[in-house]
Amino acid sequence: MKKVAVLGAGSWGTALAMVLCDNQHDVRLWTHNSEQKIKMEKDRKNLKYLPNIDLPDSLRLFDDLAKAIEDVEAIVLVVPTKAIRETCQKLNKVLKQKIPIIHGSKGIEPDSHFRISEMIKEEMLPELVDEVVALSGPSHAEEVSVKHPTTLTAASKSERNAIFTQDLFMNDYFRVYTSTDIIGVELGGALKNIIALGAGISDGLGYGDNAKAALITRGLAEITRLATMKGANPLTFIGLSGVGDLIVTCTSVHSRNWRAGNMLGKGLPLNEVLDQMGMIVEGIRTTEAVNQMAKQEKVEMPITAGIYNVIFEKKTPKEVVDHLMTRNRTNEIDDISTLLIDRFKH
Ligand SMILES: NC(=O)C1=CN([C@@H]2O[C@H](COP(=O)(O)OP(=O)(O)OC[C@H]3O[C@@H](n4cnc5c(N)ncnc54)[C@H](OP(=O)(O)O)[C@@H]3O)[C@@H](O)[C@H]2O)C=CC1
Ligand SMILES: O=C(CO)COP(=O)(O)O
Repeated sequence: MKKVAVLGAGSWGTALAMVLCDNQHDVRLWTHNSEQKIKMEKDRKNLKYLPNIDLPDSLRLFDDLAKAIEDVEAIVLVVPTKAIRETCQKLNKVLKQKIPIIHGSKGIEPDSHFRISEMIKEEMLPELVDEVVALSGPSHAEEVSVKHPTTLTAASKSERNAIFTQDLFMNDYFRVYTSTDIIGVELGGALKNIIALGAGISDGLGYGDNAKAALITRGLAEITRLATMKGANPLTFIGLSGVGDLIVTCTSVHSRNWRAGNMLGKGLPLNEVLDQMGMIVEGIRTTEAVNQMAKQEKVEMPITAGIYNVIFEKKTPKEVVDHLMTRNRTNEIDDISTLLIDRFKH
């Protein structure tokens, strides 16, 4: 039994805290929102983010970060990407010793182009953090919270920290693999949200399975192209954080990114879409970040560029689809295989 603090009481933080409670750990769930803490304590539910689920009796709720992390042996950070730096700054003031930091967030920061673990390492005092673990894979909170079989990857440059995370979370409905390719796992988890927005747009336009399969497959090609350039192992993308997370996010009504894309495809303006969602849609900021990265790295990412044009340049989804379909003819695998051959030569 370990003492663990989960920081972030949205749908994913709550679902991960429930898994840890099932594994008999002493779990504290922290929210930055005092009203939410009082409400969750009274209802023993998280009515805003996971309304149909009863919280385990053993789960303790906190709005005081210092109390939440007192004596804990691990921290699970599950706030939206835009809140990662702020939460790390708060942790610097109250954390007393170095303990494993595991994160479950999926995003890339615009301008810095940092992955979550890079933001954590930049923001936290060096004496408080070693190798961060990313816990990522095809996993909707709605399904994990009702104990449907789910598989994820715990990735860290430190194999020891990855195995620690596997031990902490793994049970008969939550299977955790380990990996040392944190670059690939974080990029796969974040970039699939862009493609999920595209899949939602495609469904919103009334297109069918052919279009969605094309988006998933060609989306995977451009994710692999950029990620390999950034140092990821290309094999990660035929795994849970690549094709796995693309499938789950592009084909499920649980996905907020798919749902937001679907509304955009039906013609709703972005501000109305975000108002209606009321939950984090990570793909929007990640599209901005990855469109910048692709230009900087000179990597061709036509689907990402198209989604950027719909969201930020007011192009219609139909214009973007026409553009994607009439691009210069090309060979399906030449571009990726060249990258892979180059990588394995070194
Ligand atoms: N939901 C899922 O199935 C999965 C989500 N993820 C990832 O997990 C991360 C969190 O997403 P998720 O839980 O779904 O998001 P939700 O939209 O369900 O909840 C977001 C939570 O973050 C809180 N929050 C907002 N701003 C801050 C802040 N500045 N400091 C602390 N907390 C803050 C919100 O509080 P408030 O209500 O006060 O705004 C809310 O509790 C994302 O990166 C997402 O991609 C990964 C895998 C699965
Ligand atoms: O990352 C997820 C599933 O693996 C959740 O995706 P959404 O943020 O689109 O809901």
